[in-house]
Amino acid sequence: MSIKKKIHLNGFVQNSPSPHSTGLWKHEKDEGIRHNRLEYWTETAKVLERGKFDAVFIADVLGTYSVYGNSHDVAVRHAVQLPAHDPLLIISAMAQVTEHIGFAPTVSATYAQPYALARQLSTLDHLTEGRLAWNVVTSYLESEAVNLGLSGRIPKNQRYDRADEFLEVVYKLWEHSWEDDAVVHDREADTFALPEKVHAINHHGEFFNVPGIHLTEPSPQRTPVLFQAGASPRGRDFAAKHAEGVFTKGHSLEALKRYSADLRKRTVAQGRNADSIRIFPMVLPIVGSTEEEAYAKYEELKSHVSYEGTAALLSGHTGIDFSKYDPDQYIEDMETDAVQGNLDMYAKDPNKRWTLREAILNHGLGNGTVKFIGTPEQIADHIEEWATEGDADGFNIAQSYSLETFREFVDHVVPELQKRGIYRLEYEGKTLRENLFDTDSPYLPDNHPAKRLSSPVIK
Ligand SMILES: Cc1cc2nc3c(=O)[nH]c(=O)nc-3n(C[C@H](O)[C@H](O)[C@H](O)COP(=O)(O)O)c2cc1C
Repeated sequence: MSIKKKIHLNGFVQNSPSPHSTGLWKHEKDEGIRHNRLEYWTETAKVLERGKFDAVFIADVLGTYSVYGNSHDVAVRHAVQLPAHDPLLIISAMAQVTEHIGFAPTVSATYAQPYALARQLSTLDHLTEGRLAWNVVTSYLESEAVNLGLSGRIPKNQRYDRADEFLEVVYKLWEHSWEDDAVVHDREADTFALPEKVHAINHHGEFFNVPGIHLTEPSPQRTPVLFQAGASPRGRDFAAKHAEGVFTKGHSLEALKRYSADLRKRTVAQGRNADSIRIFPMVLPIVGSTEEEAYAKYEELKSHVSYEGTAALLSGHTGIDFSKYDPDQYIEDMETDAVQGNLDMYAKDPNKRWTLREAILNHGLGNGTVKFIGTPEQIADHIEEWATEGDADGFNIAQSYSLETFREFVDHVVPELQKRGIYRLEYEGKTLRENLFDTDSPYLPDNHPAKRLSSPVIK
């Protein structure tokens, strides 16, 4: 290898006690029950910025994991991504105590309105001074749909159709409503902004009618950095068209290789460069000063996982009520209208047939993703291998116990990555997009569909 590939890191969180390791809230080192306090979030952001992470990725769901036994009781008892507090409202506080790290909240394009969400995200891009991303999801829980005014979950393809048009609307608002020099602050002329440079977008489509102008002036990045995590063919095409970063989850390097190759091909087919998307597999690190210590820690962590809570989590992730299944039954390949990737991890694993019991035990730590277990050097070896052979651009670091997992990673693994020359010593740019792509422009590149959209307003 001549030039070493530089990797990027995100910290994976959710405004919930132990969102990605079910039951770990009760571990003595876990601080997740303080997720309702600002200090918990400001500390999270400071630790990750100390580790030069690109962003805090904040997952979110708007419903309960009540597929299992058709009841929310297990989710309530075992804190299965519940309580589920709002992801946007913690960002300003984190931004105030940091300078460089970005924030990637999840907001569903299935339930939000583009006109209002464009305003919220632009406001945050202003307040963070260009450090905002948006993880675009289409949502998978039936409990989200029925509590948000629908009779049931919209079929997946239709969710993506809606999301496609949703993005068209926000692109028009972010990129084409206010011209760069619209705001003049001309006191003499009693003019804050020039009306002839602020355009109504006149959007009339299948799902949305938005005739008006964007409510905020252009923010530092205009369009926040766009993340996405679809795994189905339609989800991947959506990512290939719109995303600048994708999150993926799995436990085999082979699966990652296939995913990366496929996604880059789809990206080129959309008229974009193969490297215009950063690929972030999710990893749960378990660090020890020796390999034995790390594996002993792994066993200890597993003993805190809630089996029943994880069964409810996996049922919600896959849309299958596993309370009706025999734990020794093998998980079979099928199509799901929930998260295809979560089912594929077990149903399409080339290396192993998974029984339900094994899948649940695995899913309880790091939502089933790969665990890198060992000394800092061994973990760095895995990272290098997955980056070079799996074509990952970075990693989405999940936690067992929070926030200590992040502290251990930042204090022990990050210095090893830096020593190897595969990780930044300092942030390169000012905005999130500049740091993520090592460019000197905070804006979307010209070959992105938001830029290619023929503007209905700017002549
Ligand atoms: C690492 C990862 C994180 C995700 N985070 C969220 C999330 O926070 N909220 C959500 O509704 N969906 C989340 N998803 C689900 C995806 O956004 C997507 O909606 C889902 O995979 C269904 O589409 P698909 O079948 O095309 O994969 C996540 C998926 C992955 C792999």
